[in-house]
Amino acid sequence: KGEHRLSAVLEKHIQNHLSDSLQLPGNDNTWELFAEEGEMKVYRKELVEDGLICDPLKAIHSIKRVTAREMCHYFWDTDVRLEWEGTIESFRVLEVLDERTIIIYQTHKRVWPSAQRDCLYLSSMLKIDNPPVTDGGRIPHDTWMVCNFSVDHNDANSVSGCVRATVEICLICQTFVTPPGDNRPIDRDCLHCEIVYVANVNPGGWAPASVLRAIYKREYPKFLRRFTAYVQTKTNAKEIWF
Ligand SMILES: O=S(=O)(CCO)c1ccc(-c2ccc(C3CCCC3)c([C@H]3C[C@H]3c3ccccn3)c2)cc1
Repeated sequence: KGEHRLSAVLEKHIQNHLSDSLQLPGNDNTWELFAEEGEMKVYRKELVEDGLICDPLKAIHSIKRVTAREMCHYFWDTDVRLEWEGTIESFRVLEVLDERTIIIYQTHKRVWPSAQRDCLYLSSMLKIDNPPVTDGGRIPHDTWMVCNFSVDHNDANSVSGCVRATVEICLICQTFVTPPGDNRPIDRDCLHCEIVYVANVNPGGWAPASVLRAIYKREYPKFLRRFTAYVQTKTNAKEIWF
């Protein structure tokens, strides 16, 4: 695993997510369930910082027939980003820090009446070696994570007129395998992946609370639905990638 100039700060973000993002929101009453579709449950908290809506979001979901590595790979890999991400207008990889850590500048489609937003963040994908066992005590086959958090960068000649939003986002995925029994090979019907997606987005500048909350209420469930379906379709005919 490559060491780079941001390894230490990345490690801090990873440790924070491993300690708090894996706490399932159903267990405490601080999270409000605001969307539910089948296995997908989306929670939020109301948080205003300096008058800006920074509502933390946490979603849990169980996706059949895919592995944690496949989910994280398609979430992290910028080659397929525009195939599932519906809210970004453009993006550019500014720097490659190692084979699984990059820095991205992206602009989001403008949401009337607020100004257009852009984001500049580090995106890293990694395997968690000693996986934290979620409650229920079931042992995952393996655990993968993608961590996206805002950083500074000189080369981000930002699109004029954009307000810089800051993000702290993490996707943690765990693969569970139900052996088919009597020595049959494992196939995709024996797999499912349990994910926790946390997103802390600071819009970076004023926007009407009602508009932002409406965006989040619409966009997060849509993103989770669209992205998970995308990975199931993309991997369906492929060899299982643990
Ligand atoms: O999971 S990721 O890392 C995937 C890589 O793209 C991620 C997700 C979401 C954002 C983000 C950043 C800024 C905003 C702004 C726009 C107006 C004020 C807030 C929004 C708003 C557009 C909403 C939204 C919500 C959910 C999903 C996508 N879009 C979302 C960034 C990165």
